[in-house]
Amino acid sequence: MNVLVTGGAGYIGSHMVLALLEAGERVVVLDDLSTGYRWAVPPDATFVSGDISDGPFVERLLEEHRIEAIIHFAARIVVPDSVADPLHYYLANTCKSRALFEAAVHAGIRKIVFSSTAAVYGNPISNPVGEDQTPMPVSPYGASKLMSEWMLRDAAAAHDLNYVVLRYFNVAGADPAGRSGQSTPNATHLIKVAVQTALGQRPAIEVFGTDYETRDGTCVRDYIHVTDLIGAHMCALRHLQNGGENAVLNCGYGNGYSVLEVLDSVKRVSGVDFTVNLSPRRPGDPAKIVAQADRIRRTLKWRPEHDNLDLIVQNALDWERRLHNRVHG
Ligand SMILES: NC(=O)c1ccc[n+]([C@@H]2O[C@H](COP(=O)([O-])OP(=O)(O)OC[C@H]3O[C@@H](n4cnc5c(N)ncnc54)[C@H](O)[C@@H]3O)[C@@H](O)[C@H]2O)c1
Ligand SMILES: O=c1ccn([C@@H]2O[C@H](COP(=O)(O)OP(=O)(O)O[C@H]3O[C@H](CO)[C@H](O)[C@H](O)[C@H]3O)[C@@H](O)[C@H]2O)c(=O)[nH]1
Repeated sequence: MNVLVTGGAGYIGSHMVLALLEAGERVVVLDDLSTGYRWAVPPDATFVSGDISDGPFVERLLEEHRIEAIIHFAARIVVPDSVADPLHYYLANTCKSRALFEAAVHAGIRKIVFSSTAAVYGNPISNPVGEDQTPMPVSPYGASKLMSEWMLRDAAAAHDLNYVVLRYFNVAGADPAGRSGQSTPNATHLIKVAVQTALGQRPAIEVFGTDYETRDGTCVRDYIHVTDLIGAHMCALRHLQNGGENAVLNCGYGNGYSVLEVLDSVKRVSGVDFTVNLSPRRPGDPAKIVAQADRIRRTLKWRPEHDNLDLIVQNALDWERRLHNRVHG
């Protein structure tokens, strides 16, 4: 198949490109390199620099490369930034996805896999949270993604288009073979920041909020290894290829870890007792969010293989060391 990966130079997208190439698919990456890296795209993929919202340009690209499916990762992803600058997030995620979907419809694309997020649920009424729980995002980031889900649903109802929406929980870790990982130097994700701290690249880590109604007062999340997440995308693509129905599916393991439990894991795996500062809450953070994770197993026959927090941390740590050597020699 000819597959367009938007955001394929980013953290998750670059892992997707590796998996698609391994499976023998032809891959075109469209990325504006706003947070991604050209070097993260392997030479066997075609790289095109550009913005997903440039309609005529994207339509031409889809036609020239005879694209049959789009996996759409390109987005802005930092929850607190979306609280500080919501209109930017609605432009980057909602308006630009609308333009991409329109180009896809014009070019006759019939399969789209869309990166959504657990942030659409906000503070879930109950945990683990199932796909049928009414989404009530508490951050503009979550809202911007939910609106994109709705556009896709409505466009699919009106046109010859099928989709799988994957709602990722907290994606972490790196390719176990060391080919890619989270590379943004000022990333805000907990495991990334914690391994940077363990390696002495940051003086300390802050725990945002210790007064939540959780077992130790810190926020609880469902951390999923990026390799398993990519496995879910491969299953989603096959599902669409085989004429499977439209689906909205959680991507998580169904296990929750608190911030302090994650930091314990990073200390244990790295062997470094780094400094942890207890700080006030960060805006936009739900207290606890854990996936009800059975629907994706049933629908896509997805079988995760890396459901282990210490393994996720180990792979993140290994990648951070490689990245440091790449940059500093
Ligand atoms: N990382 C997580 O924990 C997480 C959780 C849930 C959902 N997601 C979703 O996964 C997707 C990928 O996230 P990531 O962590 O790999 O982020 P990332 O920032 O590493 O990757 C995003 C990529 O998209 C590109 N991009 C952004 N806007 C673009 C545009 N207008 N045109 C072309 N390219 C553009 C960036 O340059 C970058 O390469 C996003 O849609 C995000 O919302 C991520
Ligand atoms: O230095 C840090 C970084 C994070 N945290 C805490 O760790 C938890 C996880 O935070 P992350 O920033 O790693 O992840 P989020 O849960 O905020 O959001 C992530 O997962 C979401 C899905 O749940 C979204 O999709 C989003 O893109 C992605 O960043 C939160 O309680 C946060 O406050 C800290 O205490 N200190």
